[in-house]
Amino acid sequence: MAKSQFVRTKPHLNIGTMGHVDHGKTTLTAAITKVLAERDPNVNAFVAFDGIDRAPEEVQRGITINIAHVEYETATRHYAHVDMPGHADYVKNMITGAAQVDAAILVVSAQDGAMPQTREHVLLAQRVGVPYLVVALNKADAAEDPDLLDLVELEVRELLSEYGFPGDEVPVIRVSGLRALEGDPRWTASVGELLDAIDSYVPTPDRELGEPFLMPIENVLTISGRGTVVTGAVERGSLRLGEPVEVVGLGPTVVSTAIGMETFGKSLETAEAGDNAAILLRGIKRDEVRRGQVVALPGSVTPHRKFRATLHALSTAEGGRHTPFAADYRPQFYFRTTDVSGGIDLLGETELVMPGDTVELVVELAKPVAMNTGLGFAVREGGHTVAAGTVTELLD
Ligand SMILES: Nc1nc2c(ncn2[C@@H]2O[C@H](COP(=O)(O)OP(=O)(O)OP(=O)(O)O)[C@@H](O)[C@H]2O)c(=O)[nH]1
Ligand SMILES: [Mg+2]
Repeated sequence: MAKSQFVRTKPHLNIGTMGHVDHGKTTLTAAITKVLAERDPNVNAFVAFDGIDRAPEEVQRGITINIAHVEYETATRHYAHVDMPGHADYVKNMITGAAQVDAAILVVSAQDGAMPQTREHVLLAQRVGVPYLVVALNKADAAEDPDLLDLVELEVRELLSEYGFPGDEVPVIRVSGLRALEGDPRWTASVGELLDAIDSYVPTPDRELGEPFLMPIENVLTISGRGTVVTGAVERGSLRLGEPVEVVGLGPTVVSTAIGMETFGKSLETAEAGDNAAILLRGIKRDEVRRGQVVALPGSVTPHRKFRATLHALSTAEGGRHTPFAADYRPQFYFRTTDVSGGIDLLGETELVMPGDTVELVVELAKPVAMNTGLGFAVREGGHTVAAGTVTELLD
């Protein structure tokens, strides 16, 4: 990998755009890259609307990773920004951790106000633990009436408070992604203001660098002549080039060594929590590893089929089921980058779990998944998230 070295000069944050369909997420993402490319053309490149990839699963050239991400720098930070394409993908990405973000830009059209998916995304952000939200009140160019803008802002702040975010404190910035993209100075400044708000409101995350290394595998690629590369976002710890790793989950644990690492096309000496990394594994065949496994410090995590969990069944209003479920329930369980079917054992006197209930139960999966206690998961059926849980005890 004769590439330039990635130089860690600024703290790295992962952020993403979320919000109701057509409220302007992709336009705003493009506008951000434009505004920053104008601020500092030496470090930032403009990525046009069409260049913001809509198919994260698409196999990429070389080992350049995570094509769904756009990379940019402000004066103080390096950001990887993921623009969620459609609603279905958004939900899937949120749950699978492909969008494990340090903060999200909630895009709300000033014309339409908060819509059903705005609410659902805020709820999901709360459930998967997105720590900070910043609101882009977009299409402000098209909302003539200032009273209407105030009203929409109030409504969004209330929505945020409803889901445990500090609605009174969250920056709400009136922007126009479209006009900024067209070069209108007033709206270019508005996108600048949004970026400044993100820089100052979202603290630099306290990475779990002291924890044992773990990276969920999102993609597996073959580099001819070199070997097998796995890509993903490092969840915790750090890994130096040449260190041993285990690939855990879904099948037998495989032992290997990281003999090459990259981030955004530059080579890495040390991959650390928060990085989007590609790791070349020594002596591993393409079919020995797969999405849904994790790359981890040897001995730090084990695969389990059976565990005890606390589970919150979403209420109907939260987008959950309309009916209760019983012990014969067999949904899909989503962990990091994989989903596995499984069954449940209800504990104690519980016979039915109603939408809105929080219960203790035992889950038995069809395949073993790499897990530690505290790991979060989602339960989905028919394309809908119906519950969210946390592993509390490892059984088998
Ligand atoms: N007037 C105005 N229109 C905008 C603005 N931003 C986006 N639009 C328009 O809104 C429509 C949707 O914009 P997108 O950026 O594709 O929205 P999105 O949220 O990415 O949509 P999905 O990915 O499909 O959910 C397009 O026709 C844009 O041109 C804005 O600031 N002002
Ligand atoms: Mg879009």
